[in-house]
Amino acid sequence: MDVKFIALFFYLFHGYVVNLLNFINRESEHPKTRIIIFASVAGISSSLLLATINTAAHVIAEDDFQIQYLFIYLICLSLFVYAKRYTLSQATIAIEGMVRRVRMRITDKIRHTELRYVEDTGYSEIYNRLSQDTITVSQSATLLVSAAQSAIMLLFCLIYIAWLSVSGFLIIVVAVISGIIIFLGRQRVIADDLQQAARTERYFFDRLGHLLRGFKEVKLNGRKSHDLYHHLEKVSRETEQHKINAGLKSVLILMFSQIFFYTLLAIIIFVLPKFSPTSTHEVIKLTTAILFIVGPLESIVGNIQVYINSNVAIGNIYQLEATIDAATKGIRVGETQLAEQPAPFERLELQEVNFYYSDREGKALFSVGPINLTLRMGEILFLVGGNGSGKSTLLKILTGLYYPHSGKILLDGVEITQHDYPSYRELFTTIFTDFHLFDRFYGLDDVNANEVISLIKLMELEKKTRFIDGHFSNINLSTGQRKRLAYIISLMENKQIYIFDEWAADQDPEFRRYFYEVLLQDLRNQGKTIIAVTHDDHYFDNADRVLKMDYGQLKEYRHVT
Ligand SMILES: Nc1ncnc2c1ncn2[C@@H]1O[C@H](COP(=O)(O)OP(=O)(O)OP(=O)(O)O)[C@@H](O)[C@H]1O
Repeated sequence: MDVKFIALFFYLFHGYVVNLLNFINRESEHPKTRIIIFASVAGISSSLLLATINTAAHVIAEDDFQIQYLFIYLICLSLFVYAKRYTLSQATIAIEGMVRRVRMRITDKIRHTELRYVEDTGYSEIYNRLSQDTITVSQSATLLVSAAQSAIMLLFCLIYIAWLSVSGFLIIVVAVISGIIIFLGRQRVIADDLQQAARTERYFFDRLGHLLRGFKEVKLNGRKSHDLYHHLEKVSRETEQHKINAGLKSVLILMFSQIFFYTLLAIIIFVLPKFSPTSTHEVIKLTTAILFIVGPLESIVGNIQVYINSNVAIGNIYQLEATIDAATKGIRVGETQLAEQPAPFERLELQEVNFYYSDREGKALFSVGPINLTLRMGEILFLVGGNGSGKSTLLKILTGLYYPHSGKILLDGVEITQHDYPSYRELFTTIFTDFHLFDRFYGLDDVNANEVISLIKLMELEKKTRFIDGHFSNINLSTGQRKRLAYIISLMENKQIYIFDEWAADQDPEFRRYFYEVLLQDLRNQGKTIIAVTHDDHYFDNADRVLKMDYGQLKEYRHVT
């Protein structure tokens, strides 16, 4: 057979499974040998079943029924059933284990990666890779194992066919390989349509998200609603068209595979005996063998789309992991050790600190610095500045969420190195403007429920939420209320430095006053250090210092004596 022909076959097929094979090699902790042995037993026993059926049918045709064939048949069948069941169940356990390990390994890497990476990559990109793609791999597990087992069965059936008739074997092999190549070629065209359909479908759901998230705006504006709906309809029709194209091509492929088998049977029955000395019995046995391999062949070739999807999904997952690895270089993951709590500090300094955001080409977009700031324990510092002046960015640098591109952070005169960052970050508890509210105290073991309940009362949230069984009964609150709940969590975390990014902006006047005049002073009396971004100039007297951010530069705004 032409070597190029075989190379083309492997090239075409290898592309569909390369990531899958890589995945199995890298991730499997399960004993693969035993699964392979049992899969082979299932394959051999099913081809023995075929041989037994053929031989027994031949014997019966000559009116010579022999009971031993029934026993051999039953033994082969039992072996087949047991081995197939074992292979499928063990392989399912192995694949689910692999999926769990990969998911948890990447989740662990994500929690060790940097905020800049998550911001740049985007939440939905990371989320989709870890949710949709791992689900795709897990859902296709059984089909994939079944196909692998069918491949083994096919191999043994082909050996049996070769034993029956070498010329019959050659015809079948050449026909099957040509059929698969034609099939794969057509499948690629369908895959293009399906990819386009998936792209437009994602776009449709993205637009649908706009309808749901922008529901208020859409509800209030009939024209906006009409326009958005028509846009959705257009995208939906495009998706439909791509899916119809793929569907129509699939029908052709289905017809092709059926015609292919009938043609193959016709060649064996009508053509083979003309060119090669073949007995009637051999023709019948070959025909039975072809009918026997139809199922396994369909299972292997018919699930090509599943391999493609899993292969792409695994490729995506590994690509995500590679980008995380690149972003976390030098940082060890998988460690169970928690960062050490830092000792009480006296002085925290930023010296000549510079930081900039850059675009994908590395071009600087917005820069902060050089920043020189000394923060003393027990100090209340207010930070003011216009929109986009860099206040939140400065707080992210200060809290260790961003690494400075140059300059130093010193804690009591000792420079914080990259290695010290996990422990350094433990100095802070933060409520950023885009904070996330957890419904329980992750990271706090012995939460004093009575203390939480009295803080809920103090924050006037007792009618809104309760603290039961270690979690808050309700976190669907107004923005101001959510911030008050976040404040309770911050207090319970009991860190040395409190960061409030426009916390008071959503509070009513009473609470706002209470925040500046009572809560912050109480914290200071406990020796806590506070940095609050604020625009409430009537309360500036409550701070020790007011600093201003202006186009990324930090300036003294007002020194309160
Ligand atoms: N993740 C990011 N990637 C790129 N640029 C960013 C990012 N976050 C902020 N910026 C840019 O950095 C600048 C400073 O943003 P920052 O959020 O620090 O300002 P701010 O003073 O806190 O503003 P505001 O008062 O509106 O909250 C802005 O021009 C903003 O567009």
